[in-house]
Amino acid sequence: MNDPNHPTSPWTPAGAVRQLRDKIQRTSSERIRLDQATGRILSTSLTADRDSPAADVSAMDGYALRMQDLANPGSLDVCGESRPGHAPPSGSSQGIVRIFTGAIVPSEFDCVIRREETKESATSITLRDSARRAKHGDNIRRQAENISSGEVVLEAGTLLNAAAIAAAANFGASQIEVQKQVRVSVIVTGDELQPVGQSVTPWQLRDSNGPTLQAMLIHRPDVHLHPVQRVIDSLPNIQTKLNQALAISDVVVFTGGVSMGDYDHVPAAVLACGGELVFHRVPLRPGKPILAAVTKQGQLILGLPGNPVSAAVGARRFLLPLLACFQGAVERHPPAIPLVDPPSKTLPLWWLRLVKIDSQGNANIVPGKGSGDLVALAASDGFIEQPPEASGPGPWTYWEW
Ligand SMILES: Nc1nc2c(c(=O)[nH]1)N[C@H]1C(S)=C(S)[C@@H](COP(=O)(O)OP(=O)(O)OC[C@H]3O[C@@H](n4cnc5c(N)ncnc54)[C@H](O)[C@@H]3O)O[C@H]1N2
Ligand code: MOO
Repeated sequence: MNDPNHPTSPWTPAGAVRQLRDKIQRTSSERIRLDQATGRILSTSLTADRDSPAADVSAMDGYALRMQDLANPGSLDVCGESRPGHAPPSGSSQGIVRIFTGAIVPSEFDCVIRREETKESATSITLRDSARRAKHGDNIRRQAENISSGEVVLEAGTLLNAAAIAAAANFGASQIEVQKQVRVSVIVTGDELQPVGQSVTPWQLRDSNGPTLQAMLIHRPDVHLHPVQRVIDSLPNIQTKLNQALAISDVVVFTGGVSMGDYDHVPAAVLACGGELVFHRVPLRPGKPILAAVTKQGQLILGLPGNPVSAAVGARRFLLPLLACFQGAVERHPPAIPLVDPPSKTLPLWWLRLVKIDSQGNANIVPGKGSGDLVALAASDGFIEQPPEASGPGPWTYWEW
């Protein structure tokens, strides 16, 4: 293990995620119904089962014409109709065809004229002047112009969002091969913690990290979240909870108990379960004492510092990208955005600074009192990531909650 505490530590947030990505065990795959696949990660690339479009089709409501019809100053006889959902007319050797958006353009026609560029009667039309400038192929979507049968539509690792689902449906994937959900356990540690509904003495605290992590994970279709657990600061109790969680999880997340205090037992519990410590401390603020280990089976154990801002930032910066890695998801780079009124102060650490996004889409620092300041956390939309000794307007990588 490198020493991330050393002033010239090569550890960066991205580097720390990469180290873990290469050690964790990917989830296996399963076949599920397309209507249950939203938000899941595709595990096998999806190919087109037919050309798109399947034939030459009209992009407009109008009339299918031959090029020589454009020069005809008189009326053109309408001898048939092509509608979506109906086989196209055959043998329209004379005359033109009334056509509707999405209908097949019979092969003898060269272009489609929009109906507003014609004067129409029940059985014939005449062309307005604008129509006469039409070119070969106008308003025709050619067979296979989007993709040919057998070509890859969606790569393995694609997030099945609404756009990807549209393509999957179009190409007939009523069942789809996705990565299994990542099973996550969250264990919050601390003698001082009480559940939200309980009364609290001055030496006690309501657990907010449990609800924070639950809020980040509960609605994710690619995650199976076990009920959040609380445990007191006792090594045997933490060890027992960790072993129970490892029996049913791909990821175990702790909050609290990772620092230097006499009652910070998470590092010892992680070592006792045989986990390989990958890092303990990354040069960042907040959240420096963060810990990560992997088991022999490639499960991840992540120890987030107990301070609420540190826990939230650590979960967003490390846990969420790693959940994607568990599923071989295509990497999604967060955007970089400018910082308004950048303060001149710098830190010799990676600085993850709470920001609010203004109406221009720029970041504004949310003033706060440090990693215990839940009020500042609640006022933020996310945080920007500044490298050691960096200052100025950026743009800086932005992590949204
Ligand atoms: N001697 C040193 N002390 C500390 C160091 C250090 O380097 N040397 N690092 C500090 C930093 S930075 C952080 S961050 C904290 C992290 O410590 P722990 O992970 O051990 O967290 P705890 O001590 O258990 O708790 C810290 C703080 O957060 C509150 N907390 C804990 N859990 C929750 C929860 N679920 N919901 C709300 N609040 C929670 C806890 O009551 C404490 O106030 O260590 C510093 N110390
Ligand atoms: O790194 Mo700690 O998270 O500053 O309070």
